[in-house]
Amino acid sequence: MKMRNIVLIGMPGCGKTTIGKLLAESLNMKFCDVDAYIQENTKKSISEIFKEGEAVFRSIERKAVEKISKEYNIVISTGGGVVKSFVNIQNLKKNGIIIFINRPIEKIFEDIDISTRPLIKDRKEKLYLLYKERYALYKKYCDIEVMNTQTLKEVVEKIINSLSGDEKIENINH
Ligand SMILES: Nc1ncnc2c1ncn2[C@@H]1O[C@H](COP(=O)(O)OP(=O)(O)O)[C@@H](O)[C@H]1O
Ligand SMILES: O=C(O)C1=C[C@@H](OP(=O)(O)O)[C@@H](O)[C@H](O)C1
Ligand SMILES: [Mg+2]
Repeated sequence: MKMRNIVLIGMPGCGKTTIGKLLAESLNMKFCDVDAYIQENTKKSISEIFKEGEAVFRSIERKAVEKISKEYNIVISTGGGVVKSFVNIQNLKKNGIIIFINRPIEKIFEDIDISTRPLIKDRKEKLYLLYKERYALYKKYCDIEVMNTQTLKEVVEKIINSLSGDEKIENINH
């Protein structure tokens, strides 16, 4: 059966990669992290790609999102900047339900590893700028918003409960 993808969006460091993996395990779905997919396919780290310019990364990201969005039954963890391109959202929405992982910026600030995030590696405070730029986009493009203020296990349960009845049954019983 072809089932909708579950797509996680949100700020860098909000927990998309970590939660996506756990969610996929719980729902017995495949998992794809867009950044990991890009790194595997280009054989370069995200930081190396960013050295060629953000535009280069965004172009690779768009192509990756287009490709991954054609699949079904996957939990997709996006990179925080995926909302910068409306084409990405159109592609992700075709087969997917979009979930905004909303983690308070102060909490993100506490435990984010900036060394692997080139946009903020020189200045952690840049997170606040990104938050200002993007918060409205995450809100606008999501189908469901889930606060990430509990344990990871609790947040995963909350996401599963927030899926509509039919979807939950489809996703759990596939
Ligand atoms: N609810 C939570 N409890 C504990 N740690 C969390 C929680 N949510 C996120 N984290 C931590 O935040 C960090 C960033 O998570 P990550 O999955 O890499 O975020 P993203 O993919 O959104 O950038 C990780 O160390 C992760 O374990
Ligand atoms: O916010 C962004 O623009 C980015 C977030 C990163 O992913 P995470 O959101 O998983 O940190 C990664 O895609 C890249 O460094 C750009
Ligand atoms: Mg990530």
